[in-house]
Amino acid sequence: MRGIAQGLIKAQNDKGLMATIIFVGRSNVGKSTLIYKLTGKRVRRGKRPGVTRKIIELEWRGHRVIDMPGFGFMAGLPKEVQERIKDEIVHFIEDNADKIDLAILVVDGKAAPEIIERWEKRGEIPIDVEFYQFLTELNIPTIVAVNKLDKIKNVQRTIHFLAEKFGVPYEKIEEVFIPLSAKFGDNIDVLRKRIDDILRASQERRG
Ligand SMILES: Nc1nc2c(ncn2[C@@H]2O[C@H](COP(=O)(O)OP(=O)(O)OP(=O)(O)O)[C@@H](O)[C@H]2O)c(=O)[nH]1
Repeated sequence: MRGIAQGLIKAQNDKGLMATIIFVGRSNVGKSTLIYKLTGKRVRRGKRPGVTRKIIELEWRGHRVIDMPGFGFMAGLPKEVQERIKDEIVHFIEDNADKIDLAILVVDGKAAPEIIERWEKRGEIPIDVEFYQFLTELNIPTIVAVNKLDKIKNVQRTIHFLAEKFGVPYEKIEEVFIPLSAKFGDNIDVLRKRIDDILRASQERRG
């Protein structure tokens, strides 16, 4: 997969595409649904967790959009396969960090706080937290799409909880987190605008 993935990004330059956006997130958080809502293009999606197991890429408004496989628990998948998928994602991002203009980390706003607390109680670093910090350490601009807004009881509290766990300072919360609903379309326009702003800044930096 690593070789194929590198080939994908190399081909970006050959095809004259402007920017690369990656979507990452645990399995079943709604990445594929969000990509569809945003781009109008279908990548595989389904009710069963772990549907997207390989890297899927598409073109959107002259950009390359990459849907990464879901990481974390997937029903029916042995732990070592889950670990391998996670390693592949990490390697892909490390190898291509300088070509990735934007990462959209999708979390399930209803489920994430509970999952994070469970991991912390076990003495482990929650996988979403680990990925957010990994992306920012690589200097990849990252938006956290807090999905399934329709199911979140207290949005403000959820966002502040996530910001604290991810280590995002108070004044940056609005810049980083966007509560939205991929299924019902809420705040997709906000996400689209934020993407435009980040990509514009990134193009200017690259000249
Ligand atoms: N209530 C609600 N459900 C959503 C929302 N977005 C996605 N879903 C549902 O969440 C489930 C998983 O969505 P997918 O788009 O397949 O998730 P994914 O992250 O691509 O999943 P993997 O293929 O496992 O990586 C589906 O049943 C979606 O209909 C949302 O905003 N609200």
